[in-house]
Amino acid sequence: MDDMHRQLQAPPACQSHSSSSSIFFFFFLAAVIIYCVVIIRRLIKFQGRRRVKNDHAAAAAAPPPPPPPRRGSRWWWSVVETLAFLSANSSGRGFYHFVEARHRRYGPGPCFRTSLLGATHVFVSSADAARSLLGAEPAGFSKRYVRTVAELLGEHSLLCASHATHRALRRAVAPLFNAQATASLAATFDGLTRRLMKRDWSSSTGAVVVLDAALDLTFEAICDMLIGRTLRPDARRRLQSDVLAVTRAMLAFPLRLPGTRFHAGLRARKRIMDVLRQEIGSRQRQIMDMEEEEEEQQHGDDFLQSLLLLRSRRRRRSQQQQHLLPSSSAHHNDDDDLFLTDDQILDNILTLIIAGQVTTASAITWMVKYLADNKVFQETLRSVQLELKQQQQQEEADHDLLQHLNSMELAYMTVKESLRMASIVSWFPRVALEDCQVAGFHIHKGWIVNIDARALHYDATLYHNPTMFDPSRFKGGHSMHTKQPYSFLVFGAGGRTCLGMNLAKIMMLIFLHHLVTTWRWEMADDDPSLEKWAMFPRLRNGCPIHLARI
Ligand code: HEM
Repeated sequence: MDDMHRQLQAPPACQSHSSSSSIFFFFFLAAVIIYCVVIIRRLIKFQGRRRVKNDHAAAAAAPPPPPPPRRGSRWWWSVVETLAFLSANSSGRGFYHFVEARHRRYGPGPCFRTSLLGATHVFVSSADAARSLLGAEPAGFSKRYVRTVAELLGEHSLLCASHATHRALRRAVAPLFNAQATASLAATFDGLTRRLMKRDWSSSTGAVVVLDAALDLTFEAICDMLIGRTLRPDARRRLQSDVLAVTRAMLAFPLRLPGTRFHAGLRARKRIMDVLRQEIGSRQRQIMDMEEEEEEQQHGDDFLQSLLLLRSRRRRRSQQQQHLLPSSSAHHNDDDDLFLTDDQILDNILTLIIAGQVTTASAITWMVKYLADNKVFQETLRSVQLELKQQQQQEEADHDLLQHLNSMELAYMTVKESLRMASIVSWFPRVALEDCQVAGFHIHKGWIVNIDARALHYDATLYHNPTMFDPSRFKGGHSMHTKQPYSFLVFGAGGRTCLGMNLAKIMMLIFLHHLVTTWRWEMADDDPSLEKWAMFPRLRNGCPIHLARI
């Protein structure tokens, strides 16, 4: 014990020597560590620079997508290509005919380059490229819509927003597509479809036009979900015709002259905004008159009410927090993102009507056409659905619509196959923010890269006999697309995946069930021409059918 005590209490001279050497050692060690950190950081930087250099070198070494550079750099080439693009539209074969022709000309590669209205466009049809461009938060690319679309939908629209603002908008809107909203939309759409098929179509003489009926149904159901039934019927009808005018103007030339389609679209947008602004104003006054307890108990019956209630509650809470803890005002809460301003709400209500109505109505129309062209399959589907209908009637007591829809396997396969063949959104445009490589080709900053979903859906290496309407390819979910990700892109993929995809499939399923179990039909006019200037491919004649009751 004494020894230990002696050891700990060393003589003073020796102690000062050892403390100065340990200080020296400490500084030496610190210097070595700092030196190592600096060297490692330099090495990492150097590696990074070399990798970027290599990437750029690789990108620069990679060839640009066909056509040959000589033609691709001539000024007149853009004029020729733009005219060919427009003439495909006027010929009734649709814009995609232009794309398809070039895939054939420059194939078999997955990529070709063209120039439209002065901008370089690359069309790429490879699942790997789709993964790198559409996957979550793709670096180096941003979503790009034509200017007219962005102007008509508004700068806050989810469809057109840049990556930075998109995330917050999506966080605020996505929770509205919950189970309750889905069940409620299904019930509304079911009621409307029954009325159409059992009452309206029964009393009609001659052919009925499927597209017109589908546009009415989808508009009614989606409007109910978004803004409820507070608008008077005449105001609702005006809203529907204004939405149609906006949709028609989306691909028009951006001429603001009275009498042009674009001008009419802009005026229609303004009227829609006025109606919705009034609706927001009156609802906001009602919410302000509510007691806090009453407001807390409310759950919005439609999207607009939910967004306004959410905003009011958050504001109330943040006021209370500020009152209790004044310094917290400087603190940014993540939930702040969930506030949508009036302008953001307005642009996105319009976006949701347009994104949901025309797409779903077009998909329903194509499905009816494919079934009219495939009578044998139509009969098979009919017998399966009639059996399910009988079962449903027997179980009427505990009838659950969504559960019933879940049991319709063959109908669901029909919906998926119709969506594949119709490829309503044929390509997804993204703009390159820097030089890079896509599918082994060099892409310059500013070029627009379009993921060609339609080409993927008709790729014979992904889908056996792709031009044939064959719902059985989706049996048990074991189709090619489940083996090869990013090859079934009917609703897009990644962070921008369609928010309404379940709603769209439910509406298609309900329409299909009631149609096949109530009517047999055949095309009244087989003209395959597509509507000109339509945002999504659809038949010019709207798919007129002759009906025969079962
Ligand atoms: C058959 C019908 C439909 C089809 C084929 C379809 C297709 C698509 C596609 C392909 C995208 C992604 C576009 C891109 O990445 O550039 C998209 C986005 C979107 N869709 Fe749909 N859609 C349909 C129905 C609906 C419905 C019913 C709604 C809502 C009522 C809806 C709301 C949206 C929204 C809000 C976006 C933007 C999502 C975002 O950027 O975060 N869609 N849709």
